[in-house]
Amino acid sequence: MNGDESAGRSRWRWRSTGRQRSQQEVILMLLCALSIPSILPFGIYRLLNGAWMSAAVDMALVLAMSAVIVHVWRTGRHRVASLGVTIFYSAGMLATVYLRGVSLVYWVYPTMIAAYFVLRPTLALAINSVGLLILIAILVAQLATINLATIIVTIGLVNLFAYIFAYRTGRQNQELHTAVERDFLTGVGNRRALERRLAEHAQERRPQLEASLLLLDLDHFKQINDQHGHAAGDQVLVRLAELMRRHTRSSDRIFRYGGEEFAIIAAGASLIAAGHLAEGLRAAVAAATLLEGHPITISIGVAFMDKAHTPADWLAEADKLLYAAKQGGRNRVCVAPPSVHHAEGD
Ligand SMILES: Nc1nc2c(ncn2[C@@H]2O[C@H](COP(=O)(O)OP(=O)(O)OP(=O)(O)O)[C@@H](O)[C@H]2O)c(=O)[nH]1
Repeated sequence: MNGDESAGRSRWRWRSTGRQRSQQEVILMLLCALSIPSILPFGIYRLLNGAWMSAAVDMALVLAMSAVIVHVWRTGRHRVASLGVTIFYSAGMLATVYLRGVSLVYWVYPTMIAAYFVLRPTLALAINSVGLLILIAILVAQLATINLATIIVTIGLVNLFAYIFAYRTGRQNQELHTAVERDFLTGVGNRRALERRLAEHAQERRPQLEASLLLLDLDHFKQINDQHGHAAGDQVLVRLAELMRRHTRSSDRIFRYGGEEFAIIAAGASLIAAGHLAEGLRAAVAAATLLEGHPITISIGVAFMDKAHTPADWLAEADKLLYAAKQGGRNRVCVAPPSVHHAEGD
């Protein structure tokens, strides 16, 4: 098996079983899967009755939904697919009303609500508003004003309720997500956030987006707790996090990995650049006063987040280098030796 084959197979494994699927992916696939048995019987019925155009629309929808399920299942990419499904569905629904008449207007309601499940609320509202205008143009000549007005008002209300619900739920999810991934003491990302970021980088397909991983550990932190108390130890952790924020770029991400251990994902940093960053941090901590009357230092291990390896490998390598820095006398930085992959990027 050549290298490309093996990379392809591992990507397939990663996508299909190794990664937890996002909520949006699951909802999109579920929506498509549910729509197939809902539409297919009508398509078959219309086919048997010789309503070729309507049957063709139904069958096209069924085929498109099947293709989307396979695509999202294999690649995990759902954003463009969500937009495509919504536009395709809306167009199919409008074509059905145009071809079969107002009796099929009931399909408009579930179709428009579905848009709020897979798209941002404002985008769903915009697409549905355009759909409603086209629907009015189709029905205006066929219906009495009062009937058309009823349809417009009910569709408008359905969209209003769905928009408010989707907007509120989205905000709550965002707040929950932020809270779940934040370390309550220092305000930096927690271990869960670190693992998600590492997994995202492993899935990142653009090879030019390199990154390095720094693991930092306070030296002899137990002594600080023992001599000054746990509250003073906490204060040191908070001040260290602040210092790290000041000495990193906005694109770098800081996490609390364990008790007195932190991690930094240095975005766009080769090993050499990450080594400079680590050395700067080490020197800044040594020069700062994190606790009055008690000099504090840190040790750092620096690994390259090489696409040939996994997040667990990056963490293990950075941890090994951190251990080497501790063994080497603490207050020092150990950087991974440059491999062929790293050297190319440097
Ligand atoms: N104040 C405070 N201390 C913590 C927290 N989490 C872990 N610790 C303490 O961190 C200390 C870690 O001690 P060790 O693992 O022995 O490491 P160390 O003393 O820093 O020694 P080296 O890492 O070998 O330099 C323990 O005393 C923990 O109780 C925390 O949230 N707050």
